[in-house]
Amino acid sequence: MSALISVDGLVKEFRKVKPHEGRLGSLRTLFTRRYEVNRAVDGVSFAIDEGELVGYLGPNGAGKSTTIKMMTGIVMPTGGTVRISGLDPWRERPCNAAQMGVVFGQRTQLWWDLPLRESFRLVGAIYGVSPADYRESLERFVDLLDLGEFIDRPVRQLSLGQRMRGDIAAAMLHRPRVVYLDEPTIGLDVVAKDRMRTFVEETSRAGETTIVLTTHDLADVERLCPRVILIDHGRVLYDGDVQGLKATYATHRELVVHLAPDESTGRTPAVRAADVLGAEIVSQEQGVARIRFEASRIAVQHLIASVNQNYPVRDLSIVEPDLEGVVRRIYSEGLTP
Ligand SMILES: Nc1ncnc2c1ncn2[C@@H]1O[C@H](COP(=O)(O)OP(=O)(O)OP(=O)(O)O)[C@@H](O)[C@H]1O
Repeated sequence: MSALISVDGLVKEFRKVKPHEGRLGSLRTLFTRRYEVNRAVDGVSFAIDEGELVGYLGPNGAGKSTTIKMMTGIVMPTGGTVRISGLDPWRERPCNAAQMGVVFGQRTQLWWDLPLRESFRLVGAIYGVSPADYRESLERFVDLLDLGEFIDRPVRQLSLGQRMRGDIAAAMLHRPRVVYLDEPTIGLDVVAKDRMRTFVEETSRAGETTIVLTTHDLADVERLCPRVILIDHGRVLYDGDVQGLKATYATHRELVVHLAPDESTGRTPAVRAADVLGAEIVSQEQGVARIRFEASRIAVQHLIASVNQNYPVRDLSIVEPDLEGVVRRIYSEGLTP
């Protein structure tokens, strides 16, 4: 079976005017233009099967939105190919648009002055949704996203969380095969985020919709995405599951030791570097020592034995790095596989 989405060696270059320097620089820029090229997407390849839910991640400016824009047909690639269900999104834009839905968390696609219900009606008409399908979809979304309370209010009067729910329903009214969610939980409170995640989860579970999710909120990813594609500087750094991401990039663990006070002095002893087999003591505060070690280099049972032998230990635990920490390291240290 061929993939529903296939992206192969995709490149997007933006040209921007390079200003001349010096006192008369802006005047010279007006007459003699020099350009510099920014490769926002630099040879990205991946394939996504029907029904998958994939997190497309990367730091600011990594090229995520540009890739999504090429998949939706808004932006023409400079090189490489994109096929969505066999269609070239740029050349076959109307057909591609009919099979996709997009939500940009930062801006609404609804009609600001119209009640939400009227926006839905317009979307239904634009996509030629049959009255029966329209009624069924609307009923489902009102129920799943709890839209009933505000569906007759103008969009401009809705809270961000309500508007986002409206936006996602509008993007899916015509039952698209592929949905692109660009930061769908940005700015939402915890309750609204949870509702949005539950909706995405349930939509994906039904298996009929392929979802590409761009987010900076790694709690979205932990909860929703069996697979992540991580990019930076327009290139794919990692494509696989979250566990694999942690295993590839986060080979360290932390041994957290709660120490008991010394019986005679009442003071809590400090762990010495000599007793941790070359591991790094990250911090020691209020009787808790955090010791970071490479799991491949130091056997955890030896480290625990050494600490137990030399100190009055009250409690021990091993902390695995969370996704937030892993991704922060990848971005800040520029790690590559
Ligand atoms: N229309 C454009 N013209 C010129 N440069 C652009 C344009 N759109 C994006 N870029 C540049 O391309 C690079 C990638 O931008 P893009 O918006 O794809 O990143 P992103 O990963 O979505 O970032 P963010 O997480 O901040 O939304 C950036 O350097 C950006 O400045």
